[in-house]
Amino acid sequence: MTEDNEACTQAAVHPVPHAGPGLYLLLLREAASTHVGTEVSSQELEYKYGNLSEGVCKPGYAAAKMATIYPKFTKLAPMFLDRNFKRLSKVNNYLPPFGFKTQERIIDSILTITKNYGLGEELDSLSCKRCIVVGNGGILSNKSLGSRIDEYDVVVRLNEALVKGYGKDVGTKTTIRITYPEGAIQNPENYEQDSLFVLSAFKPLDFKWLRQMVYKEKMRGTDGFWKSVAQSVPREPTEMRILNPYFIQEAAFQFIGLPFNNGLMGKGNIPTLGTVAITMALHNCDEVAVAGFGYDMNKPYAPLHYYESVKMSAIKESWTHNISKEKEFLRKLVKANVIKDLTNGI
Ligand SMILES: CC(=O)N[C@H]1[C@H]([C@H](O)[C@H](O)CO)O[C@](OP(=O)(O)OC[C@H]2O[C@@H](n3ccc(N)nc3=O)[C@H](O)[C@@H]2O)(C(=O)O)C[C@@H]1O
Ligand SMILES: CC(=O)N[C@@H]1[C@@H](O)[C@H](O[C@@H]2O[C@H](CO)[C@H](O)[C@H](O)[C@H]2O)[C@@H](CO)O[C@H]1O
Repeated sequence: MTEDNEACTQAAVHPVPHAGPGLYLLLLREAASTHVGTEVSSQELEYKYGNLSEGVCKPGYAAAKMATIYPKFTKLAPMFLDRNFKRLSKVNNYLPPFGFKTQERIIDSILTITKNYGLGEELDSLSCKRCIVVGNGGILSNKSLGSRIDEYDVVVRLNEALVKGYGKDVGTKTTIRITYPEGAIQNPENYEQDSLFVLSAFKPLDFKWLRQMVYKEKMRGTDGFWKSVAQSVPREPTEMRILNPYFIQEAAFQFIGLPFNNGLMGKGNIPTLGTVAITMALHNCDEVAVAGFGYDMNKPYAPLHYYESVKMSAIKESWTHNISKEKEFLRKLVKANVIKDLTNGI
């Protein structure tokens, strides 16, 4: 730790006399961001944040908690690729899905036309952001969590999870929808208003597909996809983004501990999209909640998703994910209070 960091931490633990709540919050924020990466005890954090009243957003909380269980965790990692993406050293040398090597030109051409690389002015300037990642699990049904979900500053939704008709249980707000070609909503009428369409790319063809969607070109054939894909996305280019592939890499190798396989996609080394989204949120939000997570193998007949009747047992067919190892990781996050699970399915 540098002297500067130490000074900052000291100030945060023993607030400067006469400092207003604004300054105190600022110091806390500094302490949380500089401290990440060094070991901070959980008790120390409770002490630091304990003074904030219930319901007040705690700056840097999720990242600081994360660093108590993953000491190497550092908050800095942009949510989306921007024009400087080639400088991202952790991903520029890996092929998709763990990086973007070989896809630089196509990404450049996508980013030229999307022209926006953040969440938008209002959200980007918030000093403390609360995010919720809504998983697609059937566990969301009949819990009437919609209004609680809508209270978050950032609501992340995944793949083809419908909002229309399910507002009471899942909310009506969508800030970003993260997906890939095979997972994307196919019926243009099912897209909600005002959300950012975010590609999480798993293979080179996914970038090619996004370029066609962004440039509003007709798709030619569906060869190379593992299921049919959306032919168009009813979003302006300025509402489209590319998720930083670092979150797939970090979730797989640092957090869940999936096989490295020379850095290539292989059997059981891909995190589910929900876990990728949680990883993104830990880097970009101050507080992180989740809902709709949980694969319960003891209930093979329970609904897998809240919006359709596929059964839980269907997940057994997945050869890409390691559901039990991933569950261990998510449980660790809940237990250490890094994330709050509104549906208690993890
Ligand atoms: C057959 C198949 O490949 N199914 C996968 C489907 C499928 O591609 C899409 O539904 C689109 O058709 O997508 C996945 O995910 P899916 O779209 O089902 O759900 C999004 C994320 O929510 C979490 N989830 C979901 C259901 C459940 N009972 N418990 C949960 O915790 C997971 O974190 C999940 O990632 C995916 O992309 O990860 C995971 C699934 O493995
Ligand atoms: C190389 C290739 O396309 N592999 C396909 C996998 O991506 C795909 O897994 C699916 O891959 C998706 C990304 O494209 C998500 O991670 C999803 O959760 C996962 O189930 C499976 C589905 O059964 O089919 C293979 O042929």
